Amino acid sequence: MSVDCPRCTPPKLLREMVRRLGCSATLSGSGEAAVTGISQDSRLVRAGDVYAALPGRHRHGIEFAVEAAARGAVAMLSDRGSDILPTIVVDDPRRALGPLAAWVYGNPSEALDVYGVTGTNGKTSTAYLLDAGLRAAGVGTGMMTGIAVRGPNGSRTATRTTPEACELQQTLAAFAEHRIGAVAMEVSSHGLALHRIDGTSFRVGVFTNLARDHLDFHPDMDAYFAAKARLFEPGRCAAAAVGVDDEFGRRLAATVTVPRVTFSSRTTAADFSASAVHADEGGTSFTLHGAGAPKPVRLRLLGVHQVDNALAAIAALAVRGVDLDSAVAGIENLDTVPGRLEVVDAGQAFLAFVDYMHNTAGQRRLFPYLRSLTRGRVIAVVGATGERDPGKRVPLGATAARFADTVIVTDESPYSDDAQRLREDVARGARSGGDAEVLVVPDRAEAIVAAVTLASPGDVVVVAGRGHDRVQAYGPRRRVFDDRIALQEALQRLAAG
Ligand SMILES: CC(=O)N[C@H]1[C@@H](OP(=O)(O)OP(=O)(O)OC[C@H]2O[C@@H](n3ccc(=O)[nH]c3=O)[C@H](O)[C@@H]2O)O[C@H](CO)[C@@H](O)[C@@H]1O[C@H](C)C(=O)N[C@@H](C)C(=O)N[C@H](CCC(=O)O)C(=O)O
Repeated sequence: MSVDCPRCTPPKLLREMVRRLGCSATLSGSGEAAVTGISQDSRLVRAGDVYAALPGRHRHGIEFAVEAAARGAVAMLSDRGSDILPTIVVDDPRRALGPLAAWVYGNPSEALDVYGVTGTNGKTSTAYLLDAGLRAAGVGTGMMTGIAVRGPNGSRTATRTTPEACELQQTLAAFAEHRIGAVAMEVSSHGLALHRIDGTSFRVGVFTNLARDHLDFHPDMDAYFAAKARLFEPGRCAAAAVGVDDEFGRRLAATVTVPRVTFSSRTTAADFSASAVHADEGGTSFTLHGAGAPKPVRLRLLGVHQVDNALAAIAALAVRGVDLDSAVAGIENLDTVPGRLEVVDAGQAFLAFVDYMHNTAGQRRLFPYLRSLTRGRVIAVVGATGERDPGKRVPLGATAARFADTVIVTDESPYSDDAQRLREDVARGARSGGDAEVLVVPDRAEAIVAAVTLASPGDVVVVAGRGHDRVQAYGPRRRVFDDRIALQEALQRLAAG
C-alpha cells in the first residue's frame, strides 16, 4: 500500500479533519485551512500545522497557543476553546490525536511491517534483535527504541521509549517515504495508556514479560497489564508473539484473538523454546526448538536473559513469515545493545559491565549470570531513580545484596525526590537482603571509582540502573553523565595508579 506524501498529494482540509472526529467534535472558525502537519508541542510547530493543545501534568497546551500561531499553526485541537486560532474541541484530544496524526501523514504504518515490542524487561534488546534479524533477511529497517530513533536519515537520541503520537507518525511517514520495509519499535505502557500509538497498525505485537514496575503511573499490576494488553487488540495488531514465562504472558496468550505464537525459555510447551542454555563470558548458546529441526544458536550478546529476547524476536519474525535461517544468522551476529550488559574494558584484570537493570525481575535474571562468571566477588553499584514507585527502592537494594558481595548504593537520577531518602531506602534494603558489604557513596562517579578500587583480579563489577542514559537529573538540574564513560575513566585512572 502506498503512503500519501504530504509534499505530493493535495493538502487535507481542516473540515475533513473535523468530519473524521464525528459529531462530538465542534469547530470554531473556518474549516477551509489546508493542514500539512500536526504537532503537540508549540516549539515544534511549522507553518500549516494543527497544534494539539493537550492538558498536561504541569501545564495546559492552550497556554502556548500564541506561540503556535506565531509559528504558523493554522488551527488547534484541544479540549478547550480559543479565539486565537480556529479550534476543534473534543472531550479527549489525546485519544483523538493518534488516528488524526496518522491520517495527516498518510497512515504510514500501513505501508510498513511494524513490529511493536512491549513488556517490562527486554524491549530494547528484542527490538535490536528484530532489527538485526530483519536486515540479515534482506529487509530495510528503521528502529525506534528508548535509546535512539534510527532510520534512513541516520540516528537521533530518543527522548522517550515511545514517541508522542505526532512525532511517531512523522517518523513512520519518513520511513515509508524512504521505502523502508520494516520497523522494530518499543511500545511502553505509557505509550499505550496515553494513546501515543493509536492510529498505528502493527503487523506483529511482541509481549516479553511483566513484572513490578511503573506503579508510580499505573494504579496496580492489573492496570499495568491492561495497558500492555491494548497493543494486542484486534485492529491494532495483526499477529502476536507472546512470552509465557510469567502469569501475565500466559493470561495474554489465553485471551488474544489475533493469530499468535508463544515462546518460552523455561518450558518446551511453547511454540518456540530453548534447551541447553549456556551463558559464558564470550556469549550465550542454546538449542532453538520450533523452527524446524532443533537448531544450535550462539549469540554474541551476554547473559541468559538474551535467550528470552532472541526467542521473542525469532517468534515474531516466524509469525510474519520471515526467512528464519537468514534472520537467526543476523540475530547471532548482533554484538551489543547499548547499556545492556555492555562490557567496559580498559585492560583491567576483572570484568566490568554497565547494565540497565532497574527492577528486581531484571536483577534476578542478571545477577546469577554475573555470579557464574567469577570465583571471586561481585561488586554492584546500585541506586533508585526518583519520581518512580517508592515501593521499588527497598527490594532493589535487597535483591542486589542477595546476589552481590559488595553493594555500593549511589544516586541515579533523583529528579524532584530527596536523593538522600532514595539512598537510605535502597541501603536499608541492601542491609536487610543478605550478608553483602554495603557502602553508601552519594556521588555516582565516586561510587564507580570505589567499585573498581575494591575489585581484585577475577572479580566482576557491574554499574546498574541507567544503562545507555547520558543525563543525570537532580531536581531541575541536568548534568551529562554516562556510566560507561565514568567506568572507563575510573578503570584508566586505576591502571595509571
Ligand atoms: C507522563 C507523561 O507521559 N508526560 C508527558 C507529558 O508531560 P506533561 O503532562 O508534564 O506536559 P506539560 O509540561 O504539562 O505540558 C502540557 C502540554 O503542553 C505542551 N507544551 C509545553 C511547553 C511548551 O513550551 N509548549 C508546549 O506545547 C506539551 O507538549 C504538552 O502537550 O507531555 C509531554 C509532552 O508531550 C511529554 O514530554 C511528557 O513525557 C515525559 C517526558 C515523560 O517523562 N514521560 C515518561 C513518564 C514516559 O512517557 N515514559 C515512557 C516509558 C519509559 C520506560 O519504559 O521506562 C516512555 O515511553 O518514554
